[in-house]
Amino acid sequence: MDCKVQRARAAFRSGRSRPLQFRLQQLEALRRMVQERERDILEAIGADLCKSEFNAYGQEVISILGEIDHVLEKLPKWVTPKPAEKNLLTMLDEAYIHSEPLGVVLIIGAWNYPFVLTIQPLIGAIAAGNAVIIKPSEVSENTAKIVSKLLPQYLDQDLYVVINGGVKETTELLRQRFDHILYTGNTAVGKIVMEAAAKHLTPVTLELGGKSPCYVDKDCDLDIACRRITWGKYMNCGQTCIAPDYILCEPSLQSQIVQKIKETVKEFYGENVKESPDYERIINLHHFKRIINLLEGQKIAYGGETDEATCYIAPTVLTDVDPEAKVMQEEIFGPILPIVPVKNADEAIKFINDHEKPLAFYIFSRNNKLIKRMIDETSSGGVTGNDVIMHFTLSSLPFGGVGSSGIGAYHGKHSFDTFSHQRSCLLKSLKREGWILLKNDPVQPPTCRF
Ligand SMILES: NC(=O)c1ccc[n+]([C@@H]2O[C@H](COP(=O)([O-])OP(=O)(O)OC[C@H]3O[C@@H](n4cnc5c(N)ncnc54)[C@H](O)[C@@H]3O)[C@@H](O)[C@H]2O)c1
Ligand SMILES: CCCCCCCCCCCCCCCCCC=O
Repeated sequence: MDCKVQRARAAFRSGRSRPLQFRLQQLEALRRMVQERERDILEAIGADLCKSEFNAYGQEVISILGEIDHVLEKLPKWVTPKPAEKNLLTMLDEAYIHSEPLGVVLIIGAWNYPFVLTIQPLIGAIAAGNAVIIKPSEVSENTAKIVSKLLPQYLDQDLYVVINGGVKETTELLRQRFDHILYTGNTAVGKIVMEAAAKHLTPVTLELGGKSPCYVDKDCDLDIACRRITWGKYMNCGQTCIAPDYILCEPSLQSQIVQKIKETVKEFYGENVKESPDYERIINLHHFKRIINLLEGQKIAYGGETDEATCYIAPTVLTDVDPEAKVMQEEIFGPILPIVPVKNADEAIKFINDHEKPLAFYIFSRNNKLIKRMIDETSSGGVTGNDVIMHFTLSSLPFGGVGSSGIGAYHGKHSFDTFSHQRSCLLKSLKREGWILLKNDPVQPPTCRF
């Protein structure tokens, strides 16, 4: 393992990852890999998450292709040094900001979107001119295998290295010195990563999770709200970091929401959800049991069917959920949607602010002023008004958490900035040295230089 990291460092020091042409060529090769080996990639994701090819393409491959195209178009501009404002003392000089690569960066991916969560940060790290060690999640083993098989066939093998393994290997890897670590996964391991990074003063980006609230205002298009919530909550069987974790709404809305979600589930997945090729499964028995446990003592208004043999949990809605219930104490990361009744938007704002800062916040309302007020009076990694998940799809928006939902952000230019050092450069002119000499006394020689 040490020697793989050393090999990447030696390759970085050779300087070949730096020229713009090289970065563009590697990104084009990555795009070719995704296009030429699409079938293998979709098959691996499908095997890990019981996901249809259509869903794997729409949820993982499409955003990677979009991100590569975006970066290929913008990178020449991003790498161009940016002139900086000057003052009286530097009027004749050249001042600019140069984005330079950090060195060898480590990307640790998570299993729930195993392709996008390793390849999207990789795009930014290559764009910024770094060498990269990629550690896919061992939980999604098929995608980990295909990533480690394909990347060396398309990219520079010394600069971009895949290391597979679990806790033991990752712990060992974290003893090495990196110039940046981007980790995606749960908060507890995020702390382990940050502690290991601190030993080398390595900066980190931590893409963590949390309970993302969804406020449904009484003045909203409830049909649209419920369709969009159903899509975002049950996609990937609820195993999405930015899935709406729970709904906050006035008590009277609960039964309508349950009814509309029920109708939408039928429309999306058919009469028998278990038979639908579009409905995924819980990743393993450990998570299956954890999620089932959250149902204990809850009022199941819809769904609730489970099958341990296949890790199936039906799309489920809970009503009149007590904020102190177990299901409200941890990120659900499964297809269970609790509805917590609140009196109004102010109570929803207070509820959100009384809890850890979430990764995402969703507000459904026809009243844009209310949406803006709720944004102003709360904090979260990101927000989508009148939809869910979709802010993730915009390369122009920084994707990341705040507080316990994460540190730093990536996507598009934000990835490039995350993996670059903004170097301040001042090139002094050799002209007019006399201007900067202080003559205090006409008889004495000059004594002071700025
Ligand atoms: N913010 C985001 O972009 C984002 C995206 C996906 C998932 N998540 C969050 O991640 C969580 C789910 O992921 P997970 O944690 O189950 O994924 P996981 O089990 O795949 O773990 C993530 C990575 O951490 C490594 N790891 C695990 N234990 C470790 C240890 N003790 N020391 C060092 N490395 C270790 C794993 O090998 C893996 O590569 C949820 O909370 C979810 O919200 C966040
Ligand atoms: C050919 C089908 C096109 C469909 C396009 C639909 C775009 C929807 C994009 C959904 C993206 C979901 C990715 C979520 C990743 C979240 C990471 C955290 O867990």
